[in-house]
Amino acid sequence: MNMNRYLVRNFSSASNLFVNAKGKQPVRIAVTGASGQIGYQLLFRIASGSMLGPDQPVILQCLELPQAMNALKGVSMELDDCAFPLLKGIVQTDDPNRAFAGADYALLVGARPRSKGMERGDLLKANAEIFSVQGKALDKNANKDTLRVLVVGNPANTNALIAARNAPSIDPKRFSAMTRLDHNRGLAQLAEKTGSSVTDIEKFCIWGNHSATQYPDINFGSINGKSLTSIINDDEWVKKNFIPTVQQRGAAIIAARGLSSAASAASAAIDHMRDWTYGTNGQWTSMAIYSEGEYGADKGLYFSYPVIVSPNGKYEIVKGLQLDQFSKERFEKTRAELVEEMTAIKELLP
Ligand SMILES: NC(=O)c1ccc[n+]([C@@H]2O[C@H](COP(=O)([O-])OP(=O)(O)OC[C@H]3O[C@@H](n4cnc5c(N)ncnc54)[C@H](O)[C@@H]3O)[C@@H](O)[C@H]2O)c1
Ligand SMILES: O=C(O)C[C@H](O)C(=O)O
Repeated sequence: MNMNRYLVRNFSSASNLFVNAKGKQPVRIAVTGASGQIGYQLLFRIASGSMLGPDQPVILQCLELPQAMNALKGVSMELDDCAFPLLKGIVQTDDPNRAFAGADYALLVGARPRSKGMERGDLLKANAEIFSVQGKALDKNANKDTLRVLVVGNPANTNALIAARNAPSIDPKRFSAMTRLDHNRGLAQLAEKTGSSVTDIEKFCIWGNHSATQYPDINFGSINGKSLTSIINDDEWVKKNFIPTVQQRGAAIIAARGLSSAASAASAAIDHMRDWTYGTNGQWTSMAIYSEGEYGADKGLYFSYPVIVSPNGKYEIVKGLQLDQFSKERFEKTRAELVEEMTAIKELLP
């Protein structure tokens, strides 16, 4: 195992080392849907330093619906009771303008989750309004020089598009949608299949939409320099088992739990923001980001690509990959779905 990478990625190994916490200014982290299932996992991990490290103080700016303000008060009381050394303030509000005031980070989680039997398409219109309002509020209030936005609420890619389009004075590259959970799900399946550790698997990625059309691609993957396809050597498993398992994992969790994934989603959001801030140590990860048309996705879509993040927090799409015929077909399917989603809400785009 690459120990350097392990240390960079596992802040909890230094969780008792708050030695530098006095040196840095707090950053402002807005979290919407703060008292929901994911919010309840996320806030505590952010406040403990899992996201930005043991020397970065944070102020949590929590947004909820008016009817959930009492629940948010309870969550805030629990945050107080943890006596987190890094937590320098908690804002509780139902006003997006307050929640996003001076925000350096915004995790847009609040949305209606998909319930059993409900299609993601049904969620499009219900959620589009929320993300128009929040895009406008970000545009007016956030810290445009530092802001990083992660949309978790579904349909995440299209919600990111709506939020970004409603924030014309913010660089669209500061918005992203979460496919890190899909990426992590893929790593876990591959580690199990190959009897390796998740940290041994390199150059795996998710293309496209955070939905059942996403394409988890192992064709460039390797373990200790040996190609994943040759290690697995089972094309049928890849096509009939691995890809559908990753694509359908969200639905499988809903079927099993009666609720959508929450702890794993919060964990992926932490991974996404941490890596976007501190870099991926040369490794690939997956982020749904503003497309300039790379690999033939339509310019302006929020499309999941393999990316490498440099230590200064700049992400770059991995370039020059040759997709085979099967991959091209999968790519096209998820691209077409994202175009369809965009078309369905186009009257809401400014
Ligand atoms: N991208 C991913 O990988 C991924 C993974 C899991 C879940 N999700 C999505 O994340 C979202 C949240 O899931 P959850 O399980 O936490 O749901 P939840 O219903 O438990 O919590 C959502 C919270 O958002 C709040 N909310 C709703 N509208 C809001 C608004 N306009 N402003 C502020 N708060 C608002 C609700 O009051 C609620 O407390 C869902 O859309 C779910 O489908 C995405
Ligand atoms: O699939 C869903 O609707 C929930 C979530 O996006 C997930 O991937 O777990």
